[in-house]
Amino acid sequence: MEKIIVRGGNQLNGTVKVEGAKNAVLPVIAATLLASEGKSIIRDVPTLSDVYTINEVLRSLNADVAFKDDYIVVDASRELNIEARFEYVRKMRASVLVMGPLLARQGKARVALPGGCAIGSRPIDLHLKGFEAMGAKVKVGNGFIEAEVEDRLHGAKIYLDFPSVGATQNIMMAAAMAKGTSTIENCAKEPEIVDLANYLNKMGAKVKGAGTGTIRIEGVDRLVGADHNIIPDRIEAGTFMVAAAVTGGDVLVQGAVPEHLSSLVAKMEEMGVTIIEEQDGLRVIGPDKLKAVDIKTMPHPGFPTDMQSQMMSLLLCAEGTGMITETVFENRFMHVEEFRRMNADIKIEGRSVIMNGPSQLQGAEVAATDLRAAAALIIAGLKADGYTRVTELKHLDRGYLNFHNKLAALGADIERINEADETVKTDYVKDLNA
Ligand SMILES: CC(=O)N[C@H]1[C@@H](OP(=O)(O)OP(=O)(O)OC[C@H]2O[C@@H](n3ccc(=O)[nH]c3=O)[C@H](O)[C@@H]2O)O[C@H](CO)[C@@H](O)[C@@H]1O
Ligand SMILES: C=C(OP(=O)(O)O)C(=O)O
Repeated sequence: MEKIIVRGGNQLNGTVKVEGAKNAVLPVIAATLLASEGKSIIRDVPTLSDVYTINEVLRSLNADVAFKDDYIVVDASRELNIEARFEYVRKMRASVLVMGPLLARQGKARVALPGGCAIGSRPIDLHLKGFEAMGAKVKVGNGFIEAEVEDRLHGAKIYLDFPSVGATQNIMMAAAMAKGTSTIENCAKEPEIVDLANYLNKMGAKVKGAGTGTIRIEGVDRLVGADHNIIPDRIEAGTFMVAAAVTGGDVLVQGAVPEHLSSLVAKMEEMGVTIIEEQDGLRVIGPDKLKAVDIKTMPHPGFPTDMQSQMMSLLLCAEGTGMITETVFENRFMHVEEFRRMNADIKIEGRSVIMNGPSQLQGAEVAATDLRAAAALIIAGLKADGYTRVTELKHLDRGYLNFHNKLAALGADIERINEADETVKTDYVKDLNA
C-alpha cells in the first residue's frame, strides 16, 4: 500500500499547470459512443484511473479505444454491446453515463445499479425519468437497470427536480439522436455541461442553451466522430489555489479559468487571499492571517461541493468561527473525523460543519475517504506541525495526476512511498531517528 508523507511548514511558490478536467472528459468519452461513423479524437486527457476505467467500459461495449500521451482516439462505429458491468460501475459511478448514448444508438441499455458511495446514496432516478419521458421502458432487477425503446427515442420536455449534472448529461446525449426536440428544464449549468454540449455539436448534434437553466436539443439521425480539447480542471485548479493560500505562498495556477471559479475566488478573497487574473491563469497570494467565512455548497454557479473538503483545510487555518453547509450530497463529511485526528477544532451539526480557528494542526496518520478528502488532508498536512501520513491513495488517483510531484515542485516537503519502503527510505524516518 502506498502513502503520501508530508511535512508541514513550507510555503508554496512558483507555477503549477492544471490538467484537462476529469469531470468533463468522462461524459465526453461516453458521448463518443454516439458516433456511428468516423473516429473521435479527445485531447488534453488526464491520465487518471477514472479515465482508464471509462476506456475499459467502452472497450467492453465493443468500441476501439487508443490512449496515447494525453489524447484518446475512439472508434465506436461497430454494433455496440449494451451492458455496462458492475465491476466498472462499482469502481466509478460515471460509468452510468453510457446509458444515454447506448439507448440512443442501440435502443437498449443494461447498466449495473451503482449503489451508494462514500459521499451519499446518489440515486439516478432523474436520469431514468428523462429516458422514460423520451419513450424508454425502464426496469430495475437483479442489480441492473434495463432501459429499452421500441424503434427510437422521441423528443420530450423534461423538468429536473434538482439540477443533476449526470442526469443533464445522460439526457442530453440520449436526446441528441432522438426523433424531435427535447428541452431539459432546471438543468445543471456546470462548465462540464457546456463542454459536453460543445463536443456533441462538433459531432453534428443541435444543442442550445448549455450553461443556462434550459437546454434545447433538436435530435438528429446520426452523429460522427469529432476532434475536441477538454477544458481545464477547475477543481484541480481550485485545489492548488487553496494549497497556495494555506501556506501563505504565491502561486500562479496556469489554466485556471476565472469564470469557472468565481464562487471560490469570491470566498477566498473574503478570507483575505489576494487573487490576480493573469493572462494564462490565476495568481494566488496567501495573507499572513486568514479570516473565517461561512460557505454553502450549491449547484453551479454556487460554491462547488467538490471544493468543500479542501476549503475546510483553509478554514481550519483561519481566525474566527467558520461554517460549511453541504447541500448537494447528504453525507460528504467523512473527512471531518480525519481532520480531528490532526487536532482540528471541528464539529458536525446536521448538514453543517463548524470550525473554531485557527486550529493548531498536528501531523497524524489519516485515511482519505474520497478523492477530494485526499487532497484536503494533504493540504492540511502542508500546514500541520510535523509529519502527516495520508493513506487510501486510490481515491486521490481517481482525480489528481502527480499531485505530490506538483506540490513538491512548488516547494512542499512531500513524498509518496510504498509502505514497505517506509522504514528504510523516507526522510520522515530519518528525522525521527535523528
Ligand atoms: C463525474 C462527475 O462529473 N461527477 C460530478 C457530478 O456527479 P453527479 O453527476 O453524480 O452529481 P449530481 O449532480 O447528479 O448529484 C447531485 C445530487 O443530486 C442527487 N441526484 C442525482 C441524480 C439523480 O437522478 N437523483 C438524485 O437525487 C444526488 O444524489 C446528489 O445528492 O456532479 C457532482 C455535483 O456537482 C460532483 O460532486 C461530481 O464530482
Ligand atoms: C465526487 C466526485 O466524483 P464522482 O462523481 O466521479 O464520484 C469528484 O470529482 O469530486
